[in-house]
Amino acid sequence: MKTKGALLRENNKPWEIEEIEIGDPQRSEIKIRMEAAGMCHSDHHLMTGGIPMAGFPILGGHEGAGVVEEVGEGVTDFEVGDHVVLSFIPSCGKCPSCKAGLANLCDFGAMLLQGEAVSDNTFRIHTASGEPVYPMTLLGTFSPYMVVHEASAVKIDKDIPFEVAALCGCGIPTGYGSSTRSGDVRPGEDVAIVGVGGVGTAALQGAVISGARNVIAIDPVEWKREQAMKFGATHAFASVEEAAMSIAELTNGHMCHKVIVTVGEVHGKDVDTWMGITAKAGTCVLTGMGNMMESEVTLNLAMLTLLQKNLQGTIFGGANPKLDIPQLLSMYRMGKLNIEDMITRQYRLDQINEGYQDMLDGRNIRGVIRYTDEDR
Ligand SMILES: NC(=O)c1ccc[n+]([C@@H]2O[C@H](COP(=O)([O-])OP(=O)(O)OC[C@H]3O[C@@H](n4cnc5c(N)ncnc54)[C@H](O)[C@@H]3O)[C@@H](O)[C@H]2O)c1
Ligand SMILES: [Zn+2]
Ligand SMILES: [Zn+2]
Repeated sequence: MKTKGALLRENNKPWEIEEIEIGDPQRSEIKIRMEAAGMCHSDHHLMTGGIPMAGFPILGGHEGAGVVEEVGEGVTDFEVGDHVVLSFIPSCGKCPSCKAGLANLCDFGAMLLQGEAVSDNTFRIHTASGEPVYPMTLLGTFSPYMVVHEASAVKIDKDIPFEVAALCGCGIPTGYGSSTRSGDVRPGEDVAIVGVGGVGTAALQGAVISGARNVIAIDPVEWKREQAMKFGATHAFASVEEAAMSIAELTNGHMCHKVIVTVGEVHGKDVDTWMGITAKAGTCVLTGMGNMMESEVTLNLAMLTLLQKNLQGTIFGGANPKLDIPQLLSMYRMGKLNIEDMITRQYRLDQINEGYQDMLDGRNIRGVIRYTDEDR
């Protein structure tokens, strides 16, 4: 079928809305009519080349929600009409990583930036002139229709608003899991969240729900700090330098048991600064990304070894898509997880560049593309 998509033709050029051709679902695949897609910072890394894909053009978007429109051969877990979240991490349930309880490291994820369908290693999406299109993380949610492997989809209840569900494809589980799984925040601990955008606000909620004592939000944007206080932060500062003295006072010099770093553009040389506000034997969780090809982490050896600090990288917050996404949505329904207030603005597909500019200008916690008939 012919539809539209937001494509990148080269790095550092705006998103372009182009006609694309989407193939029929093959074995183990499903076709989705998209309703909403979240605008995560990682797609901006695609644009700058910080996250490299195997080729151009790239169809962006790696979190979203929609309705199953068609199922391919051999699909047993989904039927037409099901509501689904599209998870940027596929989980097959069968590979050694999935069996080991590390579904966020599912072996299907090894193909994540290749652009080819994991089902048969061919391209499901083409441009109008027939070139293959590389979809972000086996998805490409910046198009009103998609064909994906069933491992990338998670069935959800039909009463959940699509724009809320969309954020559960990446931002919510990544942030919440960065605190609760990768960071393993315990009751009474002191936690700093560095960067309170989409992922950071979910991390902040994870720390609050886990019973942290002090939840310290650090972000240079004043409006983000005000929002963080509404989401349950106990303190907010513009920079680590500004926060360090107060953190020392609040914690009798021990600093934070957990530091969750979700800044938009991570530079490896800054890691020591974040390790500096991490307590002895504490853990600094690195969720934010930067130029994945060039940035190297600098660490002070004495701080790491003599103070027994931990540096923990994380993908998808260590969360398990098929288990955690429905659970997070039940927490939303119970009023325990505030996803609605994280959606600052909604856009049409052709407003995508405006949406990303708003993110870079610090005007959004999360922007969401809400598809209408006009976009299809
Ligand atoms: N590891 C993963 O699995 C994973 C998943 C999703 C997103 N990410 C990454 O997480 C990062 C955040 O994504 P997002 O969508 O929340 O982005 P975002 O732009 O919404 O949020 C980033 C926040 O960091 C703040 N910030 C910038 N520089 C800072 C600094 N020096 N100190 C403190 N705060 C600073 C910004 O003001 C903003 O509020 C991105 O790098 C993204 O690619 C990683
Ligand atoms: Zn993301
Ligand atoms: Zn797997």
